[in-house]
Amino acid sequence: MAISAAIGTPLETCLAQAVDANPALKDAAAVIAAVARSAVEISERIGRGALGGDLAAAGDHNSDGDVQKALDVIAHESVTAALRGAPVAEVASEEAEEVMRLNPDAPLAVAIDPLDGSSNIGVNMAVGMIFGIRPSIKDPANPLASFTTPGSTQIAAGFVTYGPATALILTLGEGTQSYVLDRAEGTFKLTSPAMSVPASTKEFAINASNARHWDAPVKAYIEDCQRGTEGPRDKDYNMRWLASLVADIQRVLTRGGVFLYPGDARKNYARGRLRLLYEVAPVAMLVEQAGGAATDGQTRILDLVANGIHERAPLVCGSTEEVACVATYYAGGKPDAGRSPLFGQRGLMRS
Ligand SMILES: O=P(O)(O)OC[C@H]1O[C@](O)(COP(=O)(O)O)[C@@H](O)[C@@H]1O
Ligand SMILES: [Mg+2]
Ligand SMILES: [Mg+2]
Repeated sequence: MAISAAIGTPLETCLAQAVDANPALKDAAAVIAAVARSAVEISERIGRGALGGDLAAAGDHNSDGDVQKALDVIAHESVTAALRGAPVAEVASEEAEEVMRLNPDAPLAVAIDPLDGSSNIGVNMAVGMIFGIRPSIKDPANPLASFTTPGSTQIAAGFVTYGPATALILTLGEGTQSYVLDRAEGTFKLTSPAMSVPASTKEFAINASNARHWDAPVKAYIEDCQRGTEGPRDKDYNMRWLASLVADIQRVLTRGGVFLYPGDARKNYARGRLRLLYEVAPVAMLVEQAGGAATDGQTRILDLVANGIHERAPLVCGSTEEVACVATYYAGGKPDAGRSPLFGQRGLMRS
């Protein structure tokens, strides 16, 4: 349901209101409350910076081959401990090779990135946590059954940004809300009952250091953005890249923009870098619920089905007009400056 509470209403009250309106959300609300408790703990830990120890200390490698930093492991342990006390049967975590079995008879499954934006640990930049909540499917023949359904089966999704403020961005399937942690009370409070992504934008986010590895549609799209008013887009673009998905997406949800992590020619990057279950699908649900769009270039993200819990997927999401434009490039097209309303009246004369 859409949240109708006043700004400043505590998360617990908003969740209770949602459950009153739709009792089927009771278990998901309990999971969100558990995730939020872990987020308060991790927020405090991050807020102490180096006073709390070396959170960037390198440890083992995770399932994707990334070196785990101390905070990756601390966050994984905190959130999985919290989820043990919630109605969760299975967890797919970035920091665990296999599906973790918690409470076998419980109704829900959770995909989680306990610490997103790990390259920003230890340098006082924004990091976060991402989660998607799905029904647990009890199929003895398929131990991954709960996670091998389309993203559209997610009941709820959210992420936490540990930035200058600690924010929780949440959807229960009807609208996207934002909350901010009131540090004095240790409680998340509602700051926006209905986030809304503007349909058009002049801001793109991509790791431009990979330009030489991109495929032709992405190269052409970014080059045309960079040509600004001298190119077919007929507007000057700005670029932002925080290397922290949660922070980049919070910006897109707040003021619009397009975020791209496409597949590229590097080894193991054919499907990009981001993982479908615990990064791409939750973000796609949040962006769609805020009126934006999310695609892998060809297919709506929420229609994609993972074959393994750490499977990757390209992500293009944000302002609807811009995402549609990127899809045009993927389809082999180019903006037709003279005819498309997307590309400006004067484009033909200028290019
Ligand atoms: O270093 P790159 O290639 O720019 O990738 C940055 C992206 O990788 C991520 O850090 C991946 O998430 P993890 O830190 O959870 O592995 C995203 O937050 C971010 O958008
Ligand atoms: Mg991540
Ligand atoms: Mg991570």
